Amino acid sequence: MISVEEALARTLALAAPLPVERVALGEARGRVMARPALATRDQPPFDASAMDGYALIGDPPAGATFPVVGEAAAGHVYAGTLGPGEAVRIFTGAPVPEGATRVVLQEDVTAEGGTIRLNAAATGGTHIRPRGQDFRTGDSLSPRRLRPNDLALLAAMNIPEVTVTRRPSVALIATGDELVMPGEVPRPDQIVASNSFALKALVEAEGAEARLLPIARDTEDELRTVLDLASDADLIVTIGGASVGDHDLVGKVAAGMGLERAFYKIAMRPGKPLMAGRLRGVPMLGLPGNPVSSIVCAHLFLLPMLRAMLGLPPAPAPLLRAELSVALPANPTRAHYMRARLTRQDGLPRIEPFSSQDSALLRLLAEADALLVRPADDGPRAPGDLVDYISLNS
Ligand SMILES: Nc1nc2c(c(=O)[nH]1)N[C@H]1C(S)=C(S)[C@@H](COP(=O)(O)OP(=O)(O)OC[C@H]3O[C@@H](n4cnc5c(N)ncnc54)[C@H](O)[C@@H]3O)O[C@H]1N2
Ligand code: MOO
Repeated sequence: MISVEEALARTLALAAPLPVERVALGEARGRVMARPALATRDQPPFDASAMDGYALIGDPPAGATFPVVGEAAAGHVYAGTLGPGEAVRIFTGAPVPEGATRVVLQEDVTAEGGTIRLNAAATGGTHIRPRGQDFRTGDSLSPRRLRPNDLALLAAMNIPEVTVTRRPSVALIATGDELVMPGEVPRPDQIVASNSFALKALVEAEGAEARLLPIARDTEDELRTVLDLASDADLIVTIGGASVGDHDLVGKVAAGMGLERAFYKIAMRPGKPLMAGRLRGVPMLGLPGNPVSSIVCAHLFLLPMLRAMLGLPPAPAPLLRAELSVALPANPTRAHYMRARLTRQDGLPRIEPFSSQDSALLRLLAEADALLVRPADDGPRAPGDLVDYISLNS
C-alpha cells in the first residue's frame, strides 16, 4: 500500500489542464481564468470628484467667495475653463475641471445666488481621485478562480469576455446489484444509491460537470458497457466494486479494457481500496463503495484532480488547524481521516472526533464539520494539542 501523499502525486500526474474557452463576463462566476486579463483603460479614466460640492483652485481661507461658473456631473464633463477665484458645481464621479485642485464639500459652503462662501478653511484632502488611481491601462489580473469581486474588476477594465478553462466533465458510475435510485422501490435486499449524489454535488461545486451514468450491475458485461458510455468524459469515477470480494469487478473489468493502473490500495482509513489509472486515455478514479469512504476519497483525490484539470496549481486538500478536545491513542500505519465536530472559540476552533468512525454511517457524516487528519504512525494526542483538519463545510 502506498501513502496518501504518494497516491495524491500519482492521481495528480493523471490530471492535466483542459483546453480553454471564452465566456461572457456574466457567465464567468466560479470559472477558472486561464490567462491574465489586461486593463484596456485607466480607472478612473479622468481625475474624478469623490464628493458632491464645488471644484476650485488653490487652498482658500474661510470666508472666501467664488462665483459658480458651471456644472460637472457624472457622465457630463464641464466644457468650460475654470479660472482662479471661480468654482464649478460638481457631483460625485464627475470629471474634475482642468486645473481644479480641490473639491469643497457642499456641506462646508453657503450657496447664495450663484456664489459660494467657504464656511471654514477646507481641510481633509482634495476629494479628488486621480486618474488611474484604481488601475492603469495594461495592469493585469492574474489567473484565478473568479469570485464576484474579480468580475467587478474585470468589468471595470472593460473586459466583456474572459478566457477560462473548460469545465471538466466527470462521469459518475455507481456499481452494485444492491442499488436503486432514490424514489425507486428497493427490494428488501437492496439499498438506495447515495454516494453519487454527494459526489455530483462536490464535483459541481468545484466548477466541473457531473454526469450520473446508469448504475452498473455486478456483471462484467454491464460494467464494461457503462465504462464504454463514459469514454467521452474527462474523468471517469467508479463507486464501489473496488475491494476483494467475488463481486468487486471494477479492477478486473477496467484492466481487461486496458487500464494503465497508477495504483491500487492506499494506507488510508477510510478509503483503503482506492484505485486510479488511465483508461483508454481517460483518467479514472475507482472509489470504494462505502459511502463515507467514497466521499472522503473525493475530498482528498477527486477534488484536487479537478482543480489541476481546471488549471489551478496542483495541491492537496487545504489543511486547517484546530485544538483537539479529547485524548486520542496513537494512530497505526494508515492515515486516519476522522469525522469530527468543530466548536468555535477564541482563537483556533476546538475539534472533537465522533466516537464511531464506521465508514458506512452517513448520518454521522452529515453531522460532521471536518475530517480530523491523523497522519500514519502519529503518536498519542492529548487534549489541547493542535491538529490538522479538512473542512467539510464549504
Ligand atoms: N475481505 C475484505 N473485505 C473488505 C476489505 C478488505 O480489505 N478485505 N475492505 C473493506 C473496505 S475498507 C471497504 S472501503 C470496502 C470497499 O468495498 P468496495 O469498493 O468493493 O465496495 P462495495 O463492496 O461495492 O460496497 C461497499 C458498501 O458500500 C455500499 N455501496 C456501494 N456503492 C454505493 C452507493 N453508490 N451508494 C450507497 N452505498 C453504496 C455497498 O452496498 C456496501 O455496503 O470493502 C471492505 N471489504
Ligand atoms: O477503507 Mo474502508 O474505506 O475503511 O471503509
